[in-house]
Amino acid sequence: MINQDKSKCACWKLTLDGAKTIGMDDDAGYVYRRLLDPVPSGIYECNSRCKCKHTCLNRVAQHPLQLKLQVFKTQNRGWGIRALNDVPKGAFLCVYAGNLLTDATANLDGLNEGDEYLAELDYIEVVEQMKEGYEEDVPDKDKELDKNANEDSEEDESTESDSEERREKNDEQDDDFRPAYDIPQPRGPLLFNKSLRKRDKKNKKEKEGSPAAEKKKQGGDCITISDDEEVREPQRFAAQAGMGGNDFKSKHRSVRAHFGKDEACYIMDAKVQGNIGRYLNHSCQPNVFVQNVFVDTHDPRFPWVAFFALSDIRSGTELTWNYNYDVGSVPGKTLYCYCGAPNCRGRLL
Ligand SMILES: C[S@@+](CC[C@H](N)C(=O)[O-])C[C@H]1O[C@@H](n2cnc3c(N)ncnc32)[C@H](O)[C@@H]1O
Repeated sequence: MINQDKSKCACWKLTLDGAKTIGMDDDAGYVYRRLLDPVPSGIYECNSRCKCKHTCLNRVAQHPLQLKLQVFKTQNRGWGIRALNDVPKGAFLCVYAGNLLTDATANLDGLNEGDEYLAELDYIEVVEQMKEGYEEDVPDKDKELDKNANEDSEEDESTESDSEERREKNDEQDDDFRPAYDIPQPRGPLLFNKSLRKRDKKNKKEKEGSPAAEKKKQGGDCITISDDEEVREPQRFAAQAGMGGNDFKSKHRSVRAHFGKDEACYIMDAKVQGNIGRYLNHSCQPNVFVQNVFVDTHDPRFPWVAFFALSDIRSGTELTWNYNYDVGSVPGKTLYCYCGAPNCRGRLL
């Protein structure tokens, strides 16, 4: 019999501990290789450094394609993917593979080569937003208790936090828009902001003259298009739970800052090199969700982007996920949605 005592596996424990920090139940994660609900804090799989065998139940997204999927030509959305067998809810479908780009390269490549296949690895921002939102749900009374309990230790750390604050102020802020996609909320008391913020002109005007804006004008990270002098961002979908990707700014110092002052999200680009995952189309009523999975590294900047069935899917049905782009967010770009769902928003962008 296969042992599924999750508490005895260090990797599995990472998944459970992470899920706990965002208020999820302790049954989060794989159940006999199926993922019934997304785990925004990430899934940590066993890997070659573990003592377990390749048959371990905590190895799912690292295995090659198990289901029969077919790439087919849709009527009006280019190529798409459909399942050739019935797919049970929670089944692993495939990962999203491509070339790993830095934010700056992705912006340039997106504008020059097309931006339909960019997936943002914004795991850090998503988790930080969830944690911040989660703590905001705590009643003031509880916060007061926490504050009192922490006062002593805070005194000791005051010098450290002062200098962190200074570092934070010095850190150049990247407020670029990042579309994301929507996934169902996990169970538990998680309330996080799922709406996406638009890139509004007012906001941008205020930032004019900032070091970041100057750098962009000089051809640093982005290209300015001539018609409206807007910095045009390529469209891209974020690789984590839908809440506007790294548009989010934490009140606290981000973990990303530990990796360097200018460190921004890495982007997976499947335009030139990729796998079947690149053909998954958008639907306003999707049957697939995305999950960040850590396989070969626990570095939070480099999760694998994996797709799982959101519901039982009949053989022959197209597999789709919700890109959840923010309509109107990319100046000068309109993309109509042809998903055909009863609740279709009509536009992707
Ligand atoms: C990641 S690609 C998906 C695969 C693409 N259909 C192909 O042929 O390569 C994303 C692009 O597919 C098209 N697309 C996906 N879902 C769509 C939808 N619901 N309505 C219209 N176009 C869609 C859009 O052109 C979008 O930029």
